[in-house]
Amino acid sequence: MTAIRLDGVATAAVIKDELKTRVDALRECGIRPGLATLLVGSDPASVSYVTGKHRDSAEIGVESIKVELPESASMADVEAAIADLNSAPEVTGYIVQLPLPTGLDEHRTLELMDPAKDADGLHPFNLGKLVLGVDGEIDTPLPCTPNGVIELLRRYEVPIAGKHVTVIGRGLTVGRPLGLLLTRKGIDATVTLTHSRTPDIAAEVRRADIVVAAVGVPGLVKADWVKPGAAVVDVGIARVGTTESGRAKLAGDVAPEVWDTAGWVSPVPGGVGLLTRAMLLENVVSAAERL
Ligand SMILES: Nc1nc(=O)c2c([nH]1)NC[C@@H]1CN(c3ccc(C(=O)N[C@@H](CCC(=O)O)C(=O)O)cc3)C=[N+]21
Repeated sequence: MTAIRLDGVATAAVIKDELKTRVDALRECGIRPGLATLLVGSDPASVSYVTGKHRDSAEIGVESIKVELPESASMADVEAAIADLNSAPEVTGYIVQLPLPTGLDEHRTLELMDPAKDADGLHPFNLGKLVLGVDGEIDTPLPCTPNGVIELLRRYEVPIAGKHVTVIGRGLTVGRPLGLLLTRKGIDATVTLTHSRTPDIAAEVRRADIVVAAVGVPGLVKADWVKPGAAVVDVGIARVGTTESGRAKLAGDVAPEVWDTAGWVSPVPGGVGLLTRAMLLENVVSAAERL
């Protein structure tokens, strides 16, 4: 193990400390930030993520509100729940946990949210602001996982400007918005966005100074794909069994041998997932500061 560990637990703790100070200041002004989660169905991974989000909120003094609908909920049920969240004054930000059960329209759901309360940064208006905001800071929420990836790299002083980043995965929550963020002025990376139809992903990864893997295939990224000294950020998270204590055993996209080649690696668990949650709270606190 030669690589430096990009420690999500420690980094998220520092960020949450900073956020707590901002929440305290808001409370002084009589503003109480509140995060709601809308969970449809009971997929175990989704339940676990949502639980983590409520735990983090409590740690920094953000109220949290849990809304749950059964697996059998109709689109009309989901739309009604969103209308309620849009008008609830105690909810200053919220998320609709994805993926929704099959048959429910995720894009329509995101469109119905109040963009000012969009804690995930996935509303089309906010994604549009991200596309338009080439020049740097924008006053709309950013997608949490991409923002978390950049925050983790920055806090470990991994050089990004002028570097070549290869992203594996083009999904809505990670790959697509991450390419937009990394190429903004001030961040200034050059990005190769690869996906399942890319002919030779290994070759694209080999030229990268920074690799971000967001696929969900355990061990996909092999040691001989990685340029020596590169930073490897593992966003993949797959459930690969249960531990002796009955908890889910998690595996990322990065093979363990990569730690011998890379300069930095983020682990799973204990890496980007925690930053995703911290950036969610960052969006909630920033939205409350704009009230
Ligand atoms: N609307 C929406 N927003 C999301 O941000 C969103 C989503 N839907 N759907 C699913 C993905 C996935 N995601 C994770 C969040 C936390 C961890 C996390 O905390 N991981 C811990 C372990 C968690 C565990 O033990 O299961 C870790 O990596 O150490 C992981 C993954 C957010 N997502």
